[in-house]
Amino acid sequence: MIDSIRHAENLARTDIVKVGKSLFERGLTFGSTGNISIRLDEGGWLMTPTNASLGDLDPARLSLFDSTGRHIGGDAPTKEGALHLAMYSQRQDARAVVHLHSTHSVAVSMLEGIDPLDVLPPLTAYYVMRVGRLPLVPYLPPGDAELAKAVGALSGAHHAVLLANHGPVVAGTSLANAQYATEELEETARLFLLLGTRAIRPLTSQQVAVLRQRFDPK
Ligand SMILES: O=C(O)[C@@H](O)C(=O)COP(=O)(O)O
Ligand SMILES: [Zn+2]
Repeated sequence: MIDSIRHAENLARTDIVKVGKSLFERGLTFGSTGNISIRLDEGGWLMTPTNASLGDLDPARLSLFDSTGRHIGGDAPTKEGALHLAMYSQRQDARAVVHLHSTHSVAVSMLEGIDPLDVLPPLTAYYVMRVGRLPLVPYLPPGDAELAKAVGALSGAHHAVLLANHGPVVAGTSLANAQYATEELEETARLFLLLGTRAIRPLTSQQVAVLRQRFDPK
């Protein structure tokens, strides 16, 4: 029993390191920005340490939390630990949360005149399938308890949110799903900026409704 718990935790450690490296090496976050967490099947969480590069994580030094949200092992956790926990508290099916400083998503988060209830238009089916509606969280400093609260308040209805002048936070039913949704968000933000002032023909609300019926974007 204990062996299988340890085995599951070790797999989660390996997954975080692998995904962090992949995201970092493809330029989806920079320096020591971004953080990743996984909810462990047996209770508790693993999170990336604060000030660590996602490109160079040490599986043995990941921050370990118990099921009450207390830091019990590894390096000092990401300053966004409370934000991750706020998202999990509202989404029982969430197994992972990814936060990045992906450039195009951050750029969109600073645009004047975007709809704070749904930042990006439904440009492609895959965006609707993976991300869905994306609300903007008003700017608050990184690590601020109020930022965690604001994210928690939106998380029941949204698995993906965009922090103003900061970056995306995405929960998934697996780390792979959270990763894919974050990547899709970034590519859609890039497309949106690429289209610029051209007249856009996004999917119609009827087309979006069909996708929402068929695919649950989590
Ligand atoms: O933007 C920030 O400072 C954090 O949200 C972040 O991305 C990296 O912080 P740590 O995870 O505490 O290194
Ligand atoms: Zn950040």
